Amino acid sequence: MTDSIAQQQMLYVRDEMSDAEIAEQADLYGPLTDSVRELIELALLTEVDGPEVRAAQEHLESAKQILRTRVNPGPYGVRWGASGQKRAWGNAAAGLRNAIAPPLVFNFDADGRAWTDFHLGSAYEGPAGLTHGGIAALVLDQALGSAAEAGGAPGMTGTLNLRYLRPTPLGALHAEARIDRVEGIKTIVTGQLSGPDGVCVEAEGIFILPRWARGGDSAKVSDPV
Ligand SMILES: CCCCCCCCCC(=O)SCCNC(=O)CCNC(=O)[C@H](O)C(C)(C)COP(=O)(O)OP(=O)(O)OC[C@H]1O[C@@H](n2cnc3c(N)ncnc32)[C@H](O)[C@@H]1OP(=O)(O)O
Repeated sequence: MTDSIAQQQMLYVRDEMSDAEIAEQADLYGPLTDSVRELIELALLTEVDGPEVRAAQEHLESAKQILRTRVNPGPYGVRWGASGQKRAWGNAAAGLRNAIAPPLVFNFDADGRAWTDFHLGSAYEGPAGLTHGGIAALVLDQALGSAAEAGGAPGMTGTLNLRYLRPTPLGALHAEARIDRVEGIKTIVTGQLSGPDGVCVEAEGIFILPRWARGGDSAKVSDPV
């Protein structure tokens, strides 16, 4: 095993937190993430004058000072509590503690389907007034990967094909994905991202259980993502 894979595997941690403790943490940090996400949008769109901007920035400096008094060196990794509840809270597409992530909350079923209804604000703009194509790809990668995981056939994205059918607006959107078939360690998943006028982006992905997660290796983990 290479050093980088070993280091990566150390970020899969079972920390024995109870479901109640996890809920408490979600209640504490979730609103912080939401505030920071809202702050990103306000920093982008505010039109207040210089003194107000500078005053707001001073407040932010104070907030940062408080938060930095105790900091995990990062990255966050993937953690499981005592009951097996998973927290991929650093995930850039859907992490509860990651304000860069669009506000995605997924629903799943055990047949390998995942879906989410969400709202994208101005911070996710690409072409004027429209969702950035890379953000559409991010959302679909996560939706397809989540479907593979929900169906019990998780993997890392090996291939992701996207077809941009029409511009994706900002605002209310829907993403969904389902397992098409499982071929050994490969899970083929399809999905789509839709706006009010219909499907904007279609996706097909191949999710692969990587070599390090499938061997007889003692460091084997059941879920690589
Ligand atoms: C709540 C959380 C839910 C989770 C959502 C997660 C969504 C987000 C997912 C990600 O962002 S993952 C990060 C992006 N992906 C990567 O960084 C993957 C980088 N690539 C790798 O790690 C490896 O190349 C990979 C795991 C994809 C494959 O390596 P392996 O060493 O396991 O593959 P191997 O060479 O043993 O080949 C196994 C099979 O896969 C096939 N294969 C390998 N690479 C492939 C590829 N890239 N695309 C399609 N098929 C591929 C290969 O042909 C072969 O097919 P056959 O068994 O039929 O012969």
